[in-house]
Amino acid sequence: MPYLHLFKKEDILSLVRIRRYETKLGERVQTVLSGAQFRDAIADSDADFVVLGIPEDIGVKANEGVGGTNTAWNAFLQSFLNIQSNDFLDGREILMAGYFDFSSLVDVIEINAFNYEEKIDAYRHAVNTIDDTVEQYIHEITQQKKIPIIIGGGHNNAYPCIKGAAKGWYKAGIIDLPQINVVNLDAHADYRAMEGRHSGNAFRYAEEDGYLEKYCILGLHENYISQNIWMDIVNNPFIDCITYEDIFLHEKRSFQQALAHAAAFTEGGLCGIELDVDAIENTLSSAGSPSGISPIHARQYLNFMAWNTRPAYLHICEAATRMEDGRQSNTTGKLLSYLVSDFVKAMLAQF
Ligand SMILES: N=CN[C@@H](CCC(=O)O)C(=O)O
Repeated sequence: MPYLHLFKKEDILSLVRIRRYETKLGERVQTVLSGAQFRDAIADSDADFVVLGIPEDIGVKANEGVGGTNTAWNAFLQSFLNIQSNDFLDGREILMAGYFDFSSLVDVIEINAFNYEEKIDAYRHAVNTIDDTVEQYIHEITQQKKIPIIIGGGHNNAYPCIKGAAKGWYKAGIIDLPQINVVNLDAHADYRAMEGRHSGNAFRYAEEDGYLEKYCILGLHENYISQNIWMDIVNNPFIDCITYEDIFLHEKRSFQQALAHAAAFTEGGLCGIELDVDAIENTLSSAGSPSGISPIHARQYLNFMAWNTRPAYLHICEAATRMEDGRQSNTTGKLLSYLVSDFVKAMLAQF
């Protein structure tokens, strides 16, 4: 398994701005003991949450999008590890496991692909390697009854999260079939055709392969759903969707009512919690938008889902601090760290 880099305590501490009379989360989080195998490290840790980074934009490029989603992970780490450790969140409950480095795949593609079509094909092929790799680790974590928190990366990684969690929670005896439900707060359905793996079709592949049972999309933008996929969604009793326009423009239901509806739809099984940052207004991401939910809506969503579903995993994706077209943002990392800490606090309040 050459793609995963496990954190040592000193890796984490090197990112913490140590200050007298204060304790930061990075000084409290758990790391993998030196030389330990991943499986043993997870088993030996009493942390309830395992954080993994997938700093890649291969899936976005495979979807013909602009690269840059590989930049959010480091910014998240810098912010998250410098949160104050206090009565609200100590940090010991979290194992900072490590991150995947798939840059060798990119190098091979960029050197060898002959033209644009060949490049897209090669990127789609590379996503299969990411899928297989990520799935194994999510499987290991959930089999040990711990909740993976995955910071992407493109939304392609929903597929290995769903597949790995379905298999792992099943092996752990928590669910009767290797199948989970998912709620996804997203401007897009990511239910595109099975045309080769990319960031726009994770949920289609997960459903076709039998790992995704019920799927609820919250905040879908009417302008970015193709008619054929819309028909697939409305004709599928296992998929439900509340558009952004129905909540914020037509005011058919409030945001809170939409959250409650999504939680009720996915009731009865474990539920993967997905947040695509492109749903958040003016936030740098692969498909960022001037119209969308605000950061507090995203925080309310994660808090609500932590309280009102049985989370199988948390996956936050598509964020960036620097896009390949030159756009930059220095607030992405802090936003991601608010989101993760909100989810963890809400879960811990129930343990
Ligand atoms: N994960 C995002 N998927 C979107 C991207 C849209 C865009 O790049 O504008 C999709 O495939 O529809």
